[in-house]
Amino acid sequence: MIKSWVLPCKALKFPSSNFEGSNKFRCRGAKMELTITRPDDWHLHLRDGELLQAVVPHSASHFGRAIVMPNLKPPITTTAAAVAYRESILKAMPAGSDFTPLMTLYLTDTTEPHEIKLARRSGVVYAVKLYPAGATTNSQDGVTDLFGRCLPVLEEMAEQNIPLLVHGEVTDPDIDVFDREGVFIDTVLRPLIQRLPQLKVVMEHITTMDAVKFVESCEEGSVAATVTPQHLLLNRNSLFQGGLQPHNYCLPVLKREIHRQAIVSAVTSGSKRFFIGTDSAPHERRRKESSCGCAGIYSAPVALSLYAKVFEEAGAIDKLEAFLSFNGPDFYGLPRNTSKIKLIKNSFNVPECFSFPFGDIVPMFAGETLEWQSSIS
Ligand SMILES: NC(=O)N[C@@H](CC(=O)O)C(=O)O
Ligand SMILES: [Zn+2]
Ligand SMILES: [Zn+2]
Repeated sequence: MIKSWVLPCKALKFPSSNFEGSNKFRCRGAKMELTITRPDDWHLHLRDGELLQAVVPHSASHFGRAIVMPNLKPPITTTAAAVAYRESILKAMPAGSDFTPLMTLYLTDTTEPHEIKLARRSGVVYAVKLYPAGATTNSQDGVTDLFGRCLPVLEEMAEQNIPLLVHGEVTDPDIDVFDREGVFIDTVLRPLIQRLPQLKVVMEHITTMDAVKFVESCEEGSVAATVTPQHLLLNRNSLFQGGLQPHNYCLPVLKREIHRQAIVSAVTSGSKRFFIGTDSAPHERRRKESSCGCAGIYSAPVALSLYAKVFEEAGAIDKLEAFLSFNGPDFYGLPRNTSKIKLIKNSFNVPECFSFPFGDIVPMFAGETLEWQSSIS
């Protein structure tokens, strides 16, 4: 039974459309509740070994599927390695989980077009990831010269309809770290799309208004972008709030507030070109809280709460489901999930850390209070 809105719900900012009668939005006593199609995560780091065992349950309990990034040590550069990695993910999953890992290959200067054929035939590889060499965590085996070395592979990907997922930053040390995404768009992405308009491209974890404008200027269904919770909720001040904050450090690094606002506007506009990709990137606490702390934010346990917060605060909660659950599979040409989850507006405290025998992992917004809890319905 849908009850009429009662006082605590009025405190929420609702979009202008009227949800009376909608089966997605309910008010249960004092609690607001959304029932939405189960989301997927289109950008996830699951790692391997004991870290994999530790983090898989968090993603598997919220998401139907996830694009699993291949930046392991050594990286997943072949279909055979992707198949083996998939097996170890499936083994690490909690009993009864139906979470589906969608595998990716790590593009190198020497990847052969034949590998793309194998990937397509495998039925378990869904994309190829471009890491410019040196751009981010475990990218040292990445591409040094995309146009010089990788065109035959990219042509084969276009032919086989396998998307290229891009960490979109140049690595030239002369380019300011805050400008690396913009320069990448101008010097790599735009020329690439002109050269290979049939290639599907996902610009991963966009951080700037330049990236928003670029994606919006491309053909819908051909170029899209994933968006992380941190680039929707934090700006670069968060790196230095009261001291250096290693748990807010990721790549591409957080940008100015105007960029954050542009990304929020883009995703809450209802555009199909933008979809969830948490970039949940666990690292052991001691590797983050170090004199040379590594990049990556562990968001998987709280990501859905954080996206809900963004959409709610923008008065666009009606656009949340498409962003979380429709735009991604539609872009990849995969069916949308049929099962549902509930998001219940219920305060909870984010744990300070998750402790394992090998060490701690500190989640995004550790120790803070969040409002939306998710449960599989
Ligand atoms: N985002 C990050 O800061 N780190 C990611 C790599 C990446 O996605 O660039 C990681 O693997 O740790
Ligand atoms: Zn990246
Ligand atoms: Zn990533």
